[in-house]
Amino acid sequence: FYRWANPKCDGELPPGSMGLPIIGETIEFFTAHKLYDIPPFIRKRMTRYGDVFKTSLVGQKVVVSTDPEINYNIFQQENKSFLIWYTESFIEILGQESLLKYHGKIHKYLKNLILQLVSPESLRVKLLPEMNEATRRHLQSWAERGAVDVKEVASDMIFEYFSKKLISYDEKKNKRKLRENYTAFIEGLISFPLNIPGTKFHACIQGRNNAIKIIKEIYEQRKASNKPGNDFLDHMLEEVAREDTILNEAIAIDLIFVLLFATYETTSAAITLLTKYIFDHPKVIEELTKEHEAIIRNRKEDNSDMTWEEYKSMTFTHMVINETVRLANIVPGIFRKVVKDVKIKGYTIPEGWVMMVVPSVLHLSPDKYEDPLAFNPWRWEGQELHAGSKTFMAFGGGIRLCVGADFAKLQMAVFLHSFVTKYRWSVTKGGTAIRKPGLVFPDGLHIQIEEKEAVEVN
Ligand code: HEM
Repeated sequence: FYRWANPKCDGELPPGSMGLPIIGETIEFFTAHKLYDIPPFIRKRMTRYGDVFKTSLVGQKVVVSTDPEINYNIFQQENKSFLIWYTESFIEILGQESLLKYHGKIHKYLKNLILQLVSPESLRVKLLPEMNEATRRHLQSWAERGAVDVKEVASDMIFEYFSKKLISYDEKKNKRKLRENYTAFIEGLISFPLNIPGTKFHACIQGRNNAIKIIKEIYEQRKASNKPGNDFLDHMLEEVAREDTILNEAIAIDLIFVLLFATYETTSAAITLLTKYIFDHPKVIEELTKEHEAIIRNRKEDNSDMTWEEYKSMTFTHMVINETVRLANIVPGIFRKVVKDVKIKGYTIPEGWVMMVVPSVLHLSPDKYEDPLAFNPWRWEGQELHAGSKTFMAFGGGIRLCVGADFAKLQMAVFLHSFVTKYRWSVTKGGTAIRKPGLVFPDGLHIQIEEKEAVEVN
């Protein structure tokens, strides 16, 4: 017990407690808490020990940093003093060949592959028209139903659209249901890693295995048929077939699996919170409507879709998006492994330890954001809206910066464009968000929605 509580270190470790042997402080870390606050686990230790403290989570020795300078340096030192790291259980469920496991050359290569799908140029030329169409169609169907749970229908919309882009998957035509396996997978993704039947973690692993089976089947069928699907999978197959490639079948399948998850779960959570925040702030809806109606008025053709230039011009919309992801803190923690002893604030963090960056601490800091818990898009006025910084890291930082950030922001803007100009809607129920520490909406976010024209005609 003494050795557990006092780990070896060639210098002085930060203050903090290692908790119980093996379990460490894991149970307290996984305790559910409210969305709009710094996690109590972190707050309590910040008060007791300061900006940097040690702990132990899921069997791993961890140092938590809540200091913007240190966090920034951790991201800048990627592949030097630090390497991306996630728990064994997280890697087990995301895939042994997932992008998160790779560093250096292979990481760069995989990131470039993804960028062929979601780079600003691809978004502008290929994805925007399709995103416009899918979003319009889905919003229309929400209005036809009259009442919907935004978390559920936004997830459906993005899943349907992006699984088609990736592997031409169509939930309606396919007998094996990819979506339900993803749902089981996501529910247990950030849960206590106990792999026995009945636990969320166990269901999560099964969800992953089933989803991988379906993706693999589609991969094999396409490979055998030689018929292009005009999707990302075509591109994967071409790459795997090349002689000088790093890509193999297992990496390609894990990449598709992770991309689908990373896209639909994060972006649908962002759209759900965005809806809630603007509903709670009618002045924001008013300002958004003004911005989007002005765009429509300036068009030569009445029914044309949102263009890339219009998207770039929506200053207030971008302020709303930044404010949403600042408060949402969709990714609760970012982990890096220490690859050689590092000195931080006079402390030594030994090789093999893990550093955890907690973005919510920065995003909810009154030193940087006045009245930090308030949803106030105007606070972004005159500020850089399109990049991360030491105090804004909703999409991470450094070379591991989220490769899908532009996709998520574009999807949120496309959604807002129709949502505020074409529909009347109001929240009727739900909207509570909890962290476990992954973000969940136990009662969803229910809205009543109808088309504006329909109201006028009636
Ligand atoms: C609001 C939506 C999103 C948020 C808040 C978000 C957040 C993040 C964060 C914080 C990271 C950094 C993780 C780390 O450094 O360990 C990250 C990485 C990543 N994100 Fe996102 N993300 C979002 C949407 C997306 C979308 C739409 C995609 C799909 C195209 C995506 C794909 C990825 C990938 C592949 C990585 C790993 C990048 C790497 O390791 O180089 N994300 N995301």
